[in-house]
Amino acid sequence: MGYSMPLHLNLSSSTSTIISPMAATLLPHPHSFSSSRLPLSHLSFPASASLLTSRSNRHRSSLSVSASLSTAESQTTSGSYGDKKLLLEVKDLTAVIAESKQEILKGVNLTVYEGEIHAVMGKNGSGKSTFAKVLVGHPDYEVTGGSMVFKGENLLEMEPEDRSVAGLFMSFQSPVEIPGVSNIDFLNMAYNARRRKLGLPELGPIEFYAYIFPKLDLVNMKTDFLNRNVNEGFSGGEKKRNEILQLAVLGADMSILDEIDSGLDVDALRDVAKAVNSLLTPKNSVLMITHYLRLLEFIKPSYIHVMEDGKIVKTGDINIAKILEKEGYKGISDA
Ligand SMILES: Nc1ncnc2c1ncn2[C@@H]1O[C@H](COP(=O)(O)OP(=O)(O)OP(=O)(O)O)[C@@H](O)[C@H]1O
Repeated sequence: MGYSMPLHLNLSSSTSTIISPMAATLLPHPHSFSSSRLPLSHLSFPASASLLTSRSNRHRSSLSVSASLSTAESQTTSGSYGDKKLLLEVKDLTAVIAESKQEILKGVNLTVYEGEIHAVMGKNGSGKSTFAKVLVGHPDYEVTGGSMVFKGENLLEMEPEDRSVAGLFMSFQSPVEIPGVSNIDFLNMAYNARRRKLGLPELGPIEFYAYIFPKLDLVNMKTDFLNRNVNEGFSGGEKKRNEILQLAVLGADMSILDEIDSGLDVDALRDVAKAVNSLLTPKNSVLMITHYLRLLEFIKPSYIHVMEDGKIVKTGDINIAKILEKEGYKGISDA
């Protein structure tokens, strides 16, 4: 496959509703998401220049920084927290399903500073994935009220592609398969699209291979996976590793990880968590959705939020997850 030719991908009907983790924030027009043809020639994943450098050797220091923030009360909504800058501020966010106008988000409030790790938990159907998708501009939803500001920019005025350029990355619960497109070509195109947007020279296949090669180790992935079609025939765990590989290649100021732990065996969970941790710096942050304490034992959150019926109803520390594990959601409402 050439690297510069305009390219369209046929997505099977089974994958057209859940968009590709990378394609999700790449398309210039949100309506294209529902199309079964994905214009890869328009893909673009630009992000801040700092993300273009290899993160694999920048080992995490943010966890120790985050650890000092142990209670929700310590959060403020000013532009900075000590030396930390405000990354994301969501206020009274309401959103409906675009087609049916059913309200799913009913006033979400969340403040994330750089270097923080936030976990969102909540019963099935409480709105966690919807919140994540609304943040990246998924066209299945319409925002009906409130605000979302990321690095000082109004997300509501930004196309999904521009949100990606600004440094938002989302890994989806069910990563899409893209038949006929190899992983390495896909990643190379997405990476180059970002570089173009940043006015940087594109990397040819050989240079890109050199760039990506060390990152395979990070997610414990064999090189064969680069030549396989994107997610095609990948096991659940391999898909999740591939998501993190995409994150390692493209980088993000804020990574939104939707149930990155689902379907992972214990070793894979450890690998994926290790990879995520290695990508953390005191400047970026993670918003992860999970049902289980076990992920939070590997990627230690600064805050845990509980979502219920489209709102964050509780914020606290790791004890929330411990109570949930032991007593279920009843334990939380009693606490
Ligand atoms: N595109 C959509 N079309 C129809 N209903 C939707 C759509 N998106 C979300 N919903 C509904 O909105 C509610 C919240 O869904 P969401 O996926 O956000 O929940 P969740 O908290 O992530 O759940 P889970 O823990 O099961 O992943 C659910 O009842 C779901 O069926």
